[in-house]
Amino acid sequence: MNESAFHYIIVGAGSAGCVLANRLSENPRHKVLLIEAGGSDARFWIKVPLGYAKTFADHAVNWSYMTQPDPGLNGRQAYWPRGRVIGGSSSINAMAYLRGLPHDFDDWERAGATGWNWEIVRKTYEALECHVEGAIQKGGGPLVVSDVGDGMHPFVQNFLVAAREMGWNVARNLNGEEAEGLMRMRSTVRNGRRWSAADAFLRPATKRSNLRVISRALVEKLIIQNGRAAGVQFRLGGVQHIVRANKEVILSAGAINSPQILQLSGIGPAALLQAHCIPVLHDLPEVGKGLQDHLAVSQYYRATEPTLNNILGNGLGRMLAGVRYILTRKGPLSVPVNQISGYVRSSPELEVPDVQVYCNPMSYITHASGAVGVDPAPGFLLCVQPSRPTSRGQVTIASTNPEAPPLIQPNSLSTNEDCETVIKASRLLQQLAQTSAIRAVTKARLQPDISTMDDAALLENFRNRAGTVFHPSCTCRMGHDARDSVLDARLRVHGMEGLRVVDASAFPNVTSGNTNGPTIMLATRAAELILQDA
Ligand SMILES: Cc1cc2nc3c(=O)[nH]c(=O)nc-3n(C[C@H](O)[C@H](O)[C@H](O)COP(=O)(O)OP(=O)(O)OC[C@H]3O[C@@H](n4cnc5c(N)ncnc54)[C@H](O)[C@@H]3O)c2cc1C
Repeated sequence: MNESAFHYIIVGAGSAGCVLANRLSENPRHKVLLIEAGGSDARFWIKVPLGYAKTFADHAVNWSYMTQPDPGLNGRQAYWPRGRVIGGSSSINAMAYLRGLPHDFDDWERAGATGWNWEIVRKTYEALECHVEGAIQKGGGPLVVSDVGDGMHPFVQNFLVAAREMGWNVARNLNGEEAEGLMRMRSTVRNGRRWSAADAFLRPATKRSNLRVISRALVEKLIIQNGRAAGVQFRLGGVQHIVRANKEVILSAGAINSPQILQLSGIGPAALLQAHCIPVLHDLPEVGKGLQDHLAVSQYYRATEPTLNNILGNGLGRMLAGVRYILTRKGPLSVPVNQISGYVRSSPELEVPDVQVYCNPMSYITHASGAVGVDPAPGFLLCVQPSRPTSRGQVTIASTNPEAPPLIQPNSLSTNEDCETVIKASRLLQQLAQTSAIRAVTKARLQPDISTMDDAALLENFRNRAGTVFHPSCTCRMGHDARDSVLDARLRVHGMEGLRVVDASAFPNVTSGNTNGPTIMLATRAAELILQDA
């Protein structure tokens, strides 16, 4: 394959890369190459919505990163799963679908991403989505977002009653007119199966003769000639290959690997590159900086009523659920675990929601290795996640070996504002657990019981126990210029020709909710910009 030429080379077949592969190959004159490090997504546990618990720590489809010790989490290292498979993280994620809130995107524009305000991106979302509510279908886009409420465990009704007691809106769909409250979570599920970016965008395009997909190929670095991305170097089956791009190379390798590939290619902070004896082709200080993520803390409760634990916490129940799923594509395995969620305000004087709440009708333990164990006794969890953290970490190469995981320093809770939001969010959790609806179904509060904790203890509980919600972003963010960012508002790398980054690393700030939808939206708009510039 040495020296073959394409118009566009896309690195990474994840949420963003699948969209680009589809949109850029619509024109049969464009020769498009998509290169993915992982293999096929034709796996049972990828297709089954609740199979998320199995792929969570499956190294066959997962980069399974560990962060550096994080001072804000009392020195803990965290397990960060990322999809290494066709579909990327959209093939292993929890399928919760939220667009984000209007101010998230207005803030993108304020940060320098001109043309990404809510009014503009809302139209992209509307064209992208197809909402399925039972027999009703709204919208004709390829991204199926289903109301899976009918398949949820009846226990979730308690969460909605508790929400009303808290004075929170119970919304039908937070991806429409309503922007606040809890709802039965909408999910990227279609007919009881995961609907990944590969399903929505890549699969329909693979029959095109002008699109080539190469999987199990690790991109090692970009080929840069005279300030232009001329191609990429990748390794497939132990053999190194070089492919050339006449128009553009687009990095869609995700928020951890896109900055890693730039740095390995000599584009990044000069001091870092020099420390690894990499020739500095372009000193771009912000590559890898600006990392944002969502952190959440879960509190667990034993229940007085049956929950999903009664089914999935024992071998017989799991077997019956499996048989039911195989025969009907229904039942507990067909619905993602985050069943009730939404946006709320930690104090009434705030203009916008600042906390995402999750209520799951099941309790489980996630071990440090990422393995998930379901409790045998009925239980549930209540969880809060500050929506718009201000702390920023970084991703830096650890060595010149492209196989070596980069160093991830989340730098969590490094601002006073974030610590204050954690305390206010934890107070909400205390109040939610005290509602009569939740007390009525609580047999016991599992340790640590936060019900009587003061502010300091709540913050300490968060530092000791909070975990990632798997939304790393912003490591190659859009902005004004090379002093504050990596990309311009058309996602072009500052100071380079023929090179863009299109994935969650391009977010100027993390959005308030789950990040798969915003990434797919971003890639859809990016494809328009790339084609305009062609
Ligand atoms: C466990 C988990 C649960 C999540 N739950 C949700 C949820 O419920 N709802 C939600 O909205 N979001 C969720 N997310 C987040 C969401 O899935 C991501 O934000 C989104 O998929 C990011 O898309 P991306 O295109 O930036 O990166 P990815 O989808 O991660 O794609 C990057 C791709 O690039 C490939 N790649 C990387 N390096 C190289 C290389 N050197 N050479 C070749 N290929 C390479 C990777 O293998 C991968 O396929 C979750 C994520 C995880 C991991």
